Amino acid sequence: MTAVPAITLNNAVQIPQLGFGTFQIPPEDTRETTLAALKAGYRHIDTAQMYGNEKEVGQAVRDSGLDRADVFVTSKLNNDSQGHDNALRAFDRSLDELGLDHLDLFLIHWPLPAKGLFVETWKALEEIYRSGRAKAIGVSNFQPRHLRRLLENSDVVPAVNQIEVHPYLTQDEVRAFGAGHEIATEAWSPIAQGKVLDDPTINRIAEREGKSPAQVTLRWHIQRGDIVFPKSVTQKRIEENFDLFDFELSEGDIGEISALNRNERTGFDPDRFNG
Ligand SMILES: NC(=O)C1=CN([C@@H]2O[C@H](COP(=O)(O)OP(=O)(O)OC[C@H]3O[C@@H](n4cnc5c(N)ncnc54)[C@H](OP(=O)(O)O)[C@@H]3O)[C@@H](O)[C@H]2O)C=CC1
Ligand SMILES: O=C1CO[C@H](CO)[C@@H](O)[C@@H]1O
Repeated sequence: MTAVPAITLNNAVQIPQLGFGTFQIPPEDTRETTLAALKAGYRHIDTAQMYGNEKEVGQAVRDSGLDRADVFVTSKLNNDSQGHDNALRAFDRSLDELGLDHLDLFLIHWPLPAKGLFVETWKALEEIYRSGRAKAIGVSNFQPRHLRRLLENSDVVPAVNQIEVHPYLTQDEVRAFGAGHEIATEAWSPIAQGKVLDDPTINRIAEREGKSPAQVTLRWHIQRGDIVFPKSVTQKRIEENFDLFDFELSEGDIGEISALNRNERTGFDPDRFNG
């Protein structure tokens, strides 16, 4: 089995560049599906309080027989739990649900700019980080203006910013801001929930490489240096999405796929979404 490259975060914690996403996996299927991913070789699982499946993700990690230190687990603070004290309580609930004594990464899920609570919420995440119960902390769906405000008012620089990125939304500005501040970019909905898989350019490259459109798209993310965690409940796709390390795209391919950008979101606009 090919080793997945690791990215070193700004606090020296290592994160596998390829993980497994769990949004929309119903709780009753989550243990089995997450175990299938771990069996296929994934060692990084992305969940959230919002997904309602932390309990089953934790069960899978504990039932996998793997050392806890060998599996990277991320969760995210729910939008209704921003604010210092609420965030501390919600983090404790996550650990209880997961049945784990620490998280590898804990994120503020959305900035919710109109609520004006993300700086205060971040202070709680800093306390959690200092206690060692989250090995790294970060944010999700933050725009540069939100990151600037956070950086000006806090001590710990977020380790990651998890944002929507795929060939139809290449996010050049947010990724460049992250790169300039040692904030790693995590790309959510990396295949745009399937919407990029019929793209003629991606299909042409896939045919030439003898790979699937999903594999070419995920490889594009990997070569751009982002962290990805495709979701699938389908055994064949779980394996396919992990099989990215026996081919390489040329600079020309990367440029052609990046040029497909049309600033098209599948999810909410972080400036307008307020929970
Ligand atoms: N921070 C945030 O705000 C957000 C974070 N996320 C995170 O990112 C993860 C990934 O994003 P997600 O929105 O799930 O979307 P993805 O881009 O990973 O796409 C998932 C969809 O694509 C299908 N699919 C997966 N692999 C293949 C394949 N090889 N060929 C064809 N179809 C495929 C899946 O179908 P099937 O399952 O039926 O096989 C599913 O319908 C989430 O699970 C979550 O962990 C997602 C959204 C927002
Ligand atoms: O993680 C997530 C999954 O998708 C939801 C609906 O689009 C998002 O709000 C959320 O950020």
